[in-house]
Amino acid sequence: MICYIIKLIYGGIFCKKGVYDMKSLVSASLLGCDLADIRSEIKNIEKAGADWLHCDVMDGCFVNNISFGTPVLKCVRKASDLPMDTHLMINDPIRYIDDYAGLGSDYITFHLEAAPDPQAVIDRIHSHGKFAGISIKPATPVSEVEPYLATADMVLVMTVVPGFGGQKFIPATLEKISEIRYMLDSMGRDKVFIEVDGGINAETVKFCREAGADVMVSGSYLFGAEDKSAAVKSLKV
Ligand SMILES: O=C(CO)[C@@H](O)[C@H](O)COP(=O)(O)O
Repeated sequence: MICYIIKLIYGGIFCKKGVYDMKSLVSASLLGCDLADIRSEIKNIEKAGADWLHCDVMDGCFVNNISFGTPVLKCVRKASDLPMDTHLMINDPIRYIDDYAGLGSDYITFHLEAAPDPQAVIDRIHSHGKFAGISIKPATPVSEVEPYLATADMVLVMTVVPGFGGQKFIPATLEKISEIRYMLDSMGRDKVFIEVDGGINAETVKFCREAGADVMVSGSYLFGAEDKSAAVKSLKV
């Protein structure tokens, strides 16, 4: 808890305080990299200017895919000092919060649809001094996330159906971003991040930014780019 309060006070890259007027942050999704060469992929994307490392944990139940879990994230933590943005696509996420906090995640995001008691998950993340993100799938109404906007540090709006990289951006999700930004502003919670994830590239990023998003997750676009610095720059709109 003390660590959490210190981060809130001092802000910096972890917290929106002081960076509200900055360009959007880029969180590089490691699902899109060559996992057999993850250390050099991380170094390259770090050098290219990515702000965070986005780590997609999938359990094969909440989503139809299995990606990686704690052993891989421990190695990621050792390979980089960038903030670790852990995205849990798993059922009943509270079971694993201690593990993902313990290995050094900075943000831990879970799915509203997967958590029987979302507030308990947020509280558990905060008890470790970590930032709590709550995510919704494209089909989930914004009204369902509203009760948690008072305590979450980030809202992740999925712009594709979660489970796989390389999908096409769903334009209907833009309205959700605007609605959430409006709700947060009305509550005076303008320092809460809105993150978007899925099909983010140099084109779709502009729409997301206009709608009010400030953290852009990108996998296939970033890791597939010849010039990674230019690709990162194109997302910092
Ligand atoms: O969470 C997910 C997919 O469920 C993402 O983080 C993807 O990894 C994004 O990949 P691209 O759409 O950018 O290729």
